[in-house]
Amino acid sequence: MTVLITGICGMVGSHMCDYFYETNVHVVGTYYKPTTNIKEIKNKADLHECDVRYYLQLYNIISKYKPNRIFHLAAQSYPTVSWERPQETIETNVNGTINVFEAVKQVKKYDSNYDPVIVVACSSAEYGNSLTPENVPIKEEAALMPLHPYGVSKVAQDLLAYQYYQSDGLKSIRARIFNTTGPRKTNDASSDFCQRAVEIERGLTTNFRVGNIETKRAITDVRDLVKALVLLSKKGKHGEVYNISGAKVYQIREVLQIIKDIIDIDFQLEVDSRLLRPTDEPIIFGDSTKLIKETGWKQEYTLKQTLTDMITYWRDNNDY
Ligand SMILES: Nc1nc2c(ncn2[C@@H]2O[C@H](COP(=O)(O)OP(=O)(O)O[C@H]3O[C@H](CO)[C@@H](O)[C@H](O)[C@@H]3O)[C@@H](O)[C@H]2O)c(=O)[nH]1
Repeated sequence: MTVLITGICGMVGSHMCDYFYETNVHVVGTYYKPTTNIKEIKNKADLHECDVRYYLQLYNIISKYKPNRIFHLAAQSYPTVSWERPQETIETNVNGTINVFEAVKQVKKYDSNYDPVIVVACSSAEYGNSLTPENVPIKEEAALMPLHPYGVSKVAQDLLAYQYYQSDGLKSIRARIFNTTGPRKTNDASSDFCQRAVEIERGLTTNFRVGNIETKRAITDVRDLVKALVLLSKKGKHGEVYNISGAKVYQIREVLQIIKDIIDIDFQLEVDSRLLRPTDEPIIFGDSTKLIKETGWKQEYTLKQTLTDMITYWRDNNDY
């Protein structure tokens, strides 16, 4: 069996690569702007530089390897960046998704046996304004009311995957991924906090900068997320949509407290206005009942374990 992971050098892609490598599956991956260690991934997968905005680059890879399963993870994946670069976000995420499906359709034209499962990384950001305290844990049927260009791009990816199943019978599965973190993640609250805690541990500062710590998030470990995506590719119903959310919701302030318990540092809390956002979902928490019922997914990592591993990662990777 061959799997294709687009965006293999991102945080989720790199962990998925590890998972398949350990189970002896042939992995092909595309990368564009790696955020993880490309040298390590090179030893485990056939790597191709590819900008998913260009159809031919994807077509050449899919027609060469004919992967049995495709995990389309490549994206501009930061909501804050999407306010600064909305065009790039929409082009990468929306056209990138169209290009994956069009390339598969084209390969199927000369090889009618080719029929891969295509798991598309969608997002909790699609729910946006629907995420009210009364509506959580939110179900897949809720209205999609995104609050940033990133969320809009994910709604489009989601509906494209639905449409290619309906119109062309392509075996798409839509995974609405909620907050996910772990070693190699950069720029989310958990990762920023672990990185800053290590800076304080090293005596570089005594101030702990934070943004809004009143919001709430259900947080999943990336290694649990990878298992959910793999289970969906095997057991998910084609054309369907599934939430992948942590079962427990944490106030961001609690994340800070857990880190403090792990690393035992003293600091002054400093609210940095540059870290506050124009809009910020007060709570993001999903109902994963459908995923659990249909695939048997179980979360194995506690948040404390995840944060402990992230602190180790930042201790090993901060270049001071
Ligand atoms: N990143 C960050 N967030 C902070 C900080 N301080 C407070 N926060 C607050 O912590 C909450 C969680 O922020 P993130 O962890 O960045 O998650 P997110 O905005 O909910 O976005 C997540 O999901 C996206 C997909 O929907 C991902 O694309 C993104 O990387 C992240 O995982 C938000 O309310 C944010 O304002 C900080 O220093 N850094």
